[in-house]
Amino acid sequence: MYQILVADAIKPEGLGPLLESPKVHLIEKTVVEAKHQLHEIDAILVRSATTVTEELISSMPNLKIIARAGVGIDNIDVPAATKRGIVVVNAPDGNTISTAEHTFAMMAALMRHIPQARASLKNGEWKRSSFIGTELYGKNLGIVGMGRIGSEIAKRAKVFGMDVLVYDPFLTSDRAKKMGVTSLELAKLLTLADIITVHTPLTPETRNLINKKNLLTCKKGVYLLNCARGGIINEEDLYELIIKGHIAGAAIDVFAEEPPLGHQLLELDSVIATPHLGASTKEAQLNVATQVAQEVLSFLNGNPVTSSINLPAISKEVFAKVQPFYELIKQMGSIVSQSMPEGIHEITVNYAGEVLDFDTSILTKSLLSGFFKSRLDVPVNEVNAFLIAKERGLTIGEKTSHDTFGYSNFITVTAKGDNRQLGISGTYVDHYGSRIVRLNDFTIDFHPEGNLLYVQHMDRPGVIGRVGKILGDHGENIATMQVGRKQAGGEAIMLLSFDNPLSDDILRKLKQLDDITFLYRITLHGS
Ligand SMILES: NC(=O)C1=CN([C@@H]2O[C@H](COP(=O)(O)OP(=O)(O)OC[C@H]3O[C@@H](n4cnc5c(N)ncnc54)[C@H](O)[C@@H]3O)[C@@H](O)[C@H]2O)C=CC1
Ligand SMILES: O=C(O)CCC(=O)C(=O)O
Repeated sequence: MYQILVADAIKPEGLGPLLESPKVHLIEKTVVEAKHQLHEIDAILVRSATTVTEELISSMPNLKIIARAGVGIDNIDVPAATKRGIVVVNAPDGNTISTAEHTFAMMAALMRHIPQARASLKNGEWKRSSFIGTELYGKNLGIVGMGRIGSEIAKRAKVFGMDVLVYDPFLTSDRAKKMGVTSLELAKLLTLADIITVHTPLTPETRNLINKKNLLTCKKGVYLLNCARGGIINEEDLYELIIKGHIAGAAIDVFAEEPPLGHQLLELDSVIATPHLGASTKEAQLNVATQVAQEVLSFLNGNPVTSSINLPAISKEVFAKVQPFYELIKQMGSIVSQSMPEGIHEITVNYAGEVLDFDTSILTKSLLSGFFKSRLDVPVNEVNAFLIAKERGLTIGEKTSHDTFGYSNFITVTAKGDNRQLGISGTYVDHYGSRIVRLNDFTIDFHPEGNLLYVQHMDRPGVIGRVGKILGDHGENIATMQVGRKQAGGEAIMLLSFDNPLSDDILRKLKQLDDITFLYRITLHGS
């Protein structure tokens, strides 16, 4: 039973997929309330109230997936999660419309002083001339960050007759053209805009992106909006320039520190604010809760996730097609690791045939997870595979070729160790399964599963019999056996499989036999 901690207020109606699963137990508590259960948590679901720090992650040794019911992942230590092999998912588009509409509502309210007028009216006043507004029509709206939310705002602004100027270093000119917006450098946008709204993530690059220095280049009387993340616009600089009359007003939904108790911006009449409400609609909350619930369940059921921050996105359909190769190469990684019990500094994978229809980096990561499994205590998966390889000084190479040796697909892994080199080739055959077809240049054919013994020896009369005798004397029943050689009297191999792993004692006795070059016990768990 998977233990899932729902640490923030996530719409219960959206958690249906999890509530209906017999494999899942939901714990609806804050991290503090659940402090004695953290060691058993498999998945954690958060909004923005919980900060998932490295310390919190390390207090959950079973944690497999962190789900953010929203877009921004600045409250999650993604590098710490990645290092531990923990998948991080979010709900990237569930609250786009809500946040775009909220931003637009804030812009209209800001320009027409709606909150201030409402407060005055409530005080029994009727001061119509104090609340003269400014039309949106014909104004230059500067959008910084033209992703999902920025794009939805642009659409709405155009309908209102605004001219839309955008700054986004990752926006292509084609897309800008299609959207009917003018793409500019930030410096230029700031000098031309009447209203500026930011919609980037909060990153080291975007923190203080809008600051005193560049705000002073804006038109006098400019309006600012931040419904993305506190800190993208420097709050102190904003305050100072409003006080000085350079900025006419601001609409703020998000603060560098939340809640912003006693914040100086909240004292200003020309600042309107909401308590991080961008995504707070019934629709958005249902969307994001459903999206993350489905993602978490899919992941725990061994299926791919579609909106991971630290995993390549892969659809269910593609995953179903790639899965046989994924399992094959994981077993190949495990064989390499177990049959070369020494320092390995380089692994190269050569992909050939129909396997090239897929993103082979996913397969290389699967290879590494199989390789590291018998070497490391930490779980190694597609999330942290390359990171761990780099940390351990293991160089990974990927090659492709057309040579499939008569198979429809062919994968060869070559590992270079401190003392020797190993080559292994495998293929997936429809209706037949995974096959290892070459090992150290010996042609062979076996299904990579179970308890195996790999013996490399000289091709001399009696070797096979002597090996069989020791096994028989110890009551070991050989389930399958394969032999191969390159030339008569030269090097040869035996690959045997057993119902149970062989004991250390048997291995020791086998190693002492004449003509045995080396042998390794390989245990491959079924996938
Ligand atoms: N107030 C609220 O409740 C909500 C706030 N948000 C915030 O809004 C942000 C944007 O959300 P989406 O549009 O869904 O994300 P998105 O990923 O679709 O768009 C972000 C855009 O910012 C651009 N960008 C990145 N670095 C930039 C830089 N240095 N300068 C200019 N542009 C840059 C990217 O190219 C991308 O187009 C989220 O990261 C989140 O922090 C999101 C949802 C709700
Ligand atoms: O959970 C929330 O309401 C915050 C939404 C948000 O800021 C986001 O999705 O990035």
